[in-house]
Amino acid sequence: MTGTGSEPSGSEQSGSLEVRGLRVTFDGFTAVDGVDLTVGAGDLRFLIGPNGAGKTTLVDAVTGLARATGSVRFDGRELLGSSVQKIARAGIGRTFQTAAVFEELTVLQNLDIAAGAGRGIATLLRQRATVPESVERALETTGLTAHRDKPAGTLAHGQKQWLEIGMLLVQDVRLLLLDEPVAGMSHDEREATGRLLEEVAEEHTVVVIEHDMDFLRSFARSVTVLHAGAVLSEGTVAEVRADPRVQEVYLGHEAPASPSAASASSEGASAPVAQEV
Ligand SMILES: Nc1ncnc2c1ncn2[C@@H]1O[C@H](COP(=O)(O)OP(=O)(O)OP(=O)(O)O)[C@@H](O)[C@H]1O
Repeated sequence: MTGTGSEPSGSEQSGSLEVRGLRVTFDGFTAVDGVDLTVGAGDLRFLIGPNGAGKTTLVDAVTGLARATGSVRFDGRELLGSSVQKIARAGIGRTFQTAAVFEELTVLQNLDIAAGAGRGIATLLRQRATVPESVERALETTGLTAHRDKPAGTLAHGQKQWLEIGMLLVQDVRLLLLDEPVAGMSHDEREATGRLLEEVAEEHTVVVIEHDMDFLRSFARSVTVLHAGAVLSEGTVAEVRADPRVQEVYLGHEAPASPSAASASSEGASAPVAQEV
């Protein structure tokens, strides 16, 4: 280790994202309007905002799915304009709102395929005598070891999301962008997912698009609020909650500063966020 002394202890952590002046337009409509966003290595950042704020489009632009102008630097390297594949190879992985796993294949095969860049499909599907170390670790981290031989299609909803996260881990991504990972999950699944993300963030940078405010309050290390394609507020959970502009956007009026605790539990995680931040 040749650290400068200002780095976190342990191995050098990479995975920092620096977005500057990012703009995405669709037929004249500006969905992302000059976003600056810095996510430091090892952060567990929540990206929130009302429906249509531009959260998914921002992630689409970072991952090469949406055409954008501005700058997206990952560990100092400019990625804007690169192909989806090149951005993935650079170490940025994402999930979508609906889990994308191979339902007929086992958990192990799904992870093996994700880990197996460069191997042919026939080799991938052949039973292998040994399981790669990265796959073993991903099984353990995601709590899926006991389910490794089950078809992914038979997993519970939460387990499928964890498998998807595992599939990113075995690809050696350093930045995970997760789009509403706890939508539709039970309370226990949300808690387990939060703990999983905390563990993943020990060695990776994690950005979570989320509508579930209980989940955010429990697990966010930092928060960025998007509104109408622009960054409205940023900081710790407490700082963002205390920001009158955030209250205004979420509640439509100046809200009292005191957190008069939410009545509702967070059933219906993807419901519009007309709840206290
Ligand atoms: N392919 C597209 N063509 C045209 N408009 C689009 C396209 N994708 C997104 N938009 C528009 O861009 C705006 C931002 O959408 P986006 O999905 O990024 O918002 P979001 O913050 O992720 O919302 P939600 O929380 O509902 O998922 C919306 O007004 C949406 O209708």
